[in-house]
Amino acid sequence: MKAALDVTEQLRLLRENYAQQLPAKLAQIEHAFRQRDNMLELTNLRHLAHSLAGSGATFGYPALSVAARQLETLVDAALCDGRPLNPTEGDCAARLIEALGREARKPMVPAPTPSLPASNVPEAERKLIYLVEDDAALATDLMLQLGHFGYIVKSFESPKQLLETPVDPLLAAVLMDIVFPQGDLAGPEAIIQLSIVRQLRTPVIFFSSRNDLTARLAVARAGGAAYLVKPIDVGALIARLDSLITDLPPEPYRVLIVDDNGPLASHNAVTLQSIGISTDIVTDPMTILAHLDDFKPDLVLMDMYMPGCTGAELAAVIRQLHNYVLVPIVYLSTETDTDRRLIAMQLGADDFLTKPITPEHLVSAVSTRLRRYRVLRSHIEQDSLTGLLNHAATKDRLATETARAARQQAVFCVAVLDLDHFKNVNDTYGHLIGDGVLKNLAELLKRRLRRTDIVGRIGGEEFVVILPDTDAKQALALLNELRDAFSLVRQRANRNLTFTTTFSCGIAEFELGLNASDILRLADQALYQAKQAGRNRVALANLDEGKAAEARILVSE
Ligand SMILES: Nc1nc2c(ncn2[C@@H]2O[C@H](COP(=O)(O)OP(=O)(O)OP(=O)(O)O)[C@@H](O)[C@H]2O)c(=O)[nH]1
Repeated sequence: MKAALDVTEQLRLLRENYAQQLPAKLAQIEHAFRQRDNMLELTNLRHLAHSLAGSGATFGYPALSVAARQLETLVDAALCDGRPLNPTEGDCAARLIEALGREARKPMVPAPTPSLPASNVPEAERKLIYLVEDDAALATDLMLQLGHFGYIVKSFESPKQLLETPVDPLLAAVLMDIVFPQGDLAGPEAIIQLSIVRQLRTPVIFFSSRNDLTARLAVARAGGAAYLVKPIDVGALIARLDSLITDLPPEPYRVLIVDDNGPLASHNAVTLQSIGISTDIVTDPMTILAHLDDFKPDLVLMDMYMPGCTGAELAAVIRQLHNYVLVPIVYLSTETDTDRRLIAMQLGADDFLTKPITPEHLVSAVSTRLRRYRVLRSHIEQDSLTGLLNHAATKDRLATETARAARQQAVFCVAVLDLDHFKNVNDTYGHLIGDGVLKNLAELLKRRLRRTDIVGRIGGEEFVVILPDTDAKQALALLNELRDAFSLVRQRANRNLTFTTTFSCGIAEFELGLNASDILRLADQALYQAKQAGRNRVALANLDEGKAAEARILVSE
């Protein structure tokens, strides 16, 4: 709690300082402008304008950023020719400096109050990012925004400071500004040095208010993985980080081995485990349904002849289950009779492997099918805009989770999230920007929840989160943290305009006797209560009172 409050307080002070220091910065600009015939002062003028252009919009002075950027471009053109400003340029610069003064006197757009950047993601899975930015206020703001998405950010105020620090082995990416007081390309130059001196191999994302070919070339030469132009669109930055940081171990493939011969099943299990496949063994075919629900296999490897029922009959049963219509079923049998093999395949299996099988052959045959199944499943189950589970897949997972919880007497919660006044977002900023908001919420949920949590988009602006082994109290705390975090994410409408938006949420906790539709309906009712109570809040369905009771009201506007 303390660390988050410190950041909050620090940010508030920095914003105040920024506003307080603006007159002094403008005085420096005016001074440099008066001395503009001195080329050193003209260079200084460009740097001062550059600095204002990069930071103004972030701190509630968007128009100031625009004017500063124009001033920087104007001065830059003269400096590139190695000459002072001509009289026309001088007049134009004077008008821009007047505009800077006017904009600086306008009130700053107040910042939202940040909250504890808590996360459901285990500390070990949170990613460490280095941020190198000389503008302290901008750096703190970026740290806070990335914190909302579950990143841990270590900040450096200069490339020199970064070069002097040993690279943390857990470092996932570097965010590097380009222009520093030490030089207009000091950022990329430091990265080249770092890759030689410290063998830096992690991806580097550069960002700058510069958008010219010289800067872009320098970044390319430094091996930059991406180039973002200030002001930074946090959604775009997160998307780049996520696509670059792919070292999260992929979810292991799961193979269910059905064989009444225990030792043989174990042998095959060990063979598959040796390449990282996770396995579960069923020696009594009559217990297969529970194994399917608990283990959720990506492939079933099945003996043909077992006591109680044949593999072919079991394959037919598996195909009756909606969730397992697609899962590959591969027979592993001594059966060599082609006719009997064909009949067995017609009942729903995909392949036939002959016992005895070499470990290499088993691994190769199973891996190919597993890979193809995962790709196929992701195409069928994914929502194309957000990459989350789509409506049908979310409902399937909810049904599976409900069955599992009923069987194991386990606890879990379902949360339904709905963006507030989203129509206004679309109407004000356009559908594309609305899509960006949906993606940002999806990204936040993906990053801040555990891998075992299930997240889906079930409607235009409606999301479902399934939280296994989580009771109502924990779910309430978590969703309130997510709600707080999302309300602080700056959504970018265009280069100079950002806005924030919120969601409302209803939560229902599983109880014995409820089915998947009941839980979803209860969570929906709670969501309705949250909307009725004023939005930007989380409500918990109260089964005892037979109605949704509001659990906590927090409006952060
Ligand atoms: N950009 C975008 N908008 C969508 C998408 N799907 C649905 N919407 C919009 O979501 C909005 C939903 O509006 P409403 O149901 O009136 O809800 P709301 O404005 O969020 O109001 P409350 O939920 O009552 O706070 C509509 O404007 C839809 O066009 C989508 O995929 N992308």
